[in-house]
Amino acid sequence: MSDRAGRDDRSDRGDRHGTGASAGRGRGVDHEQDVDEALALVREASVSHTGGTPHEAPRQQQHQQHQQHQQQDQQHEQQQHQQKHSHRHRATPWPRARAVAGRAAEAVVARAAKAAAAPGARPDTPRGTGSSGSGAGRTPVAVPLDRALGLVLAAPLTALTDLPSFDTSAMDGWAVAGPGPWKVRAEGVLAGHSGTTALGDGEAVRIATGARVPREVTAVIRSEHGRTDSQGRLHPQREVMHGQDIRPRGQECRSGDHLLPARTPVTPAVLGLAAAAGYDTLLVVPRPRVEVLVLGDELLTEGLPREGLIRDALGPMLPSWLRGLGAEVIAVRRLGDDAKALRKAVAKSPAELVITTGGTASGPVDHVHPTLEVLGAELLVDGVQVRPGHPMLLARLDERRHLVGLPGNPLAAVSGLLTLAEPVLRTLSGRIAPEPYLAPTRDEIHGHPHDTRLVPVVLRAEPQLAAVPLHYNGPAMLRGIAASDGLAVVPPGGAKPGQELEILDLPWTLPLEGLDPDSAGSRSGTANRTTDRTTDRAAGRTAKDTDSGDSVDSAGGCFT
Ligand SMILES: Nc1nc2c(c(=O)[nH]1)N[C@H]1C(S)=C(S)[C@@H](COP(=O)(O)OP(=O)(O)OC[C@H]3O[C@@H](n4cnc5c(N)ncnc54)[C@H](O)[C@@H]3O)O[C@H]1N2
Ligand code: MOO
Repeated sequence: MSDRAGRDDRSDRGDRHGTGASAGRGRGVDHEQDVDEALALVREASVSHTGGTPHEAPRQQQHQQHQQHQQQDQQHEQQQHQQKHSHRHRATPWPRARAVAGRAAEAVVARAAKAAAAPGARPDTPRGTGSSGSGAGRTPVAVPLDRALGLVLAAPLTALTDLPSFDTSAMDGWAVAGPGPWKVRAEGVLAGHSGTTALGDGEAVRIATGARVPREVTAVIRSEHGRTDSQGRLHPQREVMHGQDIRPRGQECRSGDHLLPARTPVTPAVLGLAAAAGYDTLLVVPRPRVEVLVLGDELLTEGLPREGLIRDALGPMLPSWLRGLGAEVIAVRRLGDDAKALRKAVAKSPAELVITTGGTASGPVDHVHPTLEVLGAELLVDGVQVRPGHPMLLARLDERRHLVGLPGNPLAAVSGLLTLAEPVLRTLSGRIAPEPYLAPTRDEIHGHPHDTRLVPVVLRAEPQLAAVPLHYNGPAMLRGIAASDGLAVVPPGGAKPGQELEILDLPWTLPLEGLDPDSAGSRSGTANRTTDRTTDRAAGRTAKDTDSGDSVDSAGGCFT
């Protein structure tokens, strides 16, 4: 929308580099990089490349990365000071932009909690009516177990029963009382049956795994460890320990025990535990409602690109991604480049987060900024020091609603999604920020002189854990990210081989929570290019092998 012809020129140049030259060898002036960036790459190209040997110990590198980001932050403070006087627009450093987005949502949550606690507070109105009561849509809701996956517990999960709720046989065999041999009763005890009368000393009864153990039973003997004689008496074939193979009532928990804290994400395992502990519904934080407004007259929804028109890549991509980030997507609307339609849609949107795509720059049909101005929205973040995606923005529409403006270039939109939308959605949906995890980059990654870069990587476990940067990482390209495991956060100035970088997870590398069936296709699309993924979250490490050793073409991209 902004200055399309100019950008087309840049893209053409970028494409030649992206498909041909390797940025890793210093040739690749990446797509749509500005003059500073291009000059930095040229400068870096003259620095020798040691290839594969870590330049510094990882600790130092983490420290270095932290320092680089801190410097970026300090510069921003100075710039803001200058800005007050010069009125020059300055973008927000990447780490700060994420923090601002999280805090904006925290304010909504805090206000909603205060409103809900106020005397005479009205309960929230049902979802989808376009307005909410005093809880501003953030009041916990009870949902049936089969609708809770991917949501977050709004209250601690407390056992509603002892587990097991009765003494249970852990094995198929015989329940016996006292020392053997034992006289075996005619009837057996199966799982699900209420049990049988107490055994007397010297008695045994056949019992199935999971069946309730009769009173006075002292042990269970596995079927392979006992033998019955011709008179129907049971003889042990191993020493019998008191209580063996009996799961005593309350072994796992007692009724009222605290099983999980509030804010735990509801995973399949949590659903299983909740069901076992007696729950039919769970009290969860409702998904924040999100409306996606796709802007651009040039977008087609089907068929091949033609006559200057292109396929809309964001309409199909964003809903399942947003759902993976915790959102309920109430609508995806295509508005073209119609300023009036945009204004009306934003003003009337019932969503807590409105996401626009495209139109963030300053071209003749880039309507996002003027619309926000007309609506009196407060710009909290207006541009971020990150590549791609620097024109992204975050605005406060009113005390309950925010807008994230994603740039139209598809990878720039992903960058905006993970930089601004993710912290907002995480906070509104009650999730706790995951511990950042780090992986050393296998290759040198060229940096922007002032901005953070987000670069698609695949994670390799062998010969040692490494993030391998992918080609096709230009702002208009999805080819790299579609084959990737995560986005490496490259601090200003770039990263040397072996340098530890923060890795941002992508939805297909997270637990399946929140992904709707429609998104399963994209997961399998990734899965068929990869095999054996090993994850050790405790160690903060994720690793993945590709199915073809070093041949990266099969992963849909080449490494820089
Ligand atoms: N004079 C300047 N021009 C531009 C600047 C700048 O700083 N000064 N920044 C460039 C950068 S960086 C980006 S990113 C884009 C952001 O532009 P917009 O957010 O206004 O996006 P559009 O102009 O609408 O689109 C950009 C590009 O992306 C294509 N697009 C848009 N929507 C979609 C979609 N749903 N699916 C696929 N592709 C989409 C669109 O056709 C354009 O090619 O601005 C630069 N310009
Ligand atoms: O093209 Mo721009 O760098 O934000 O993605």
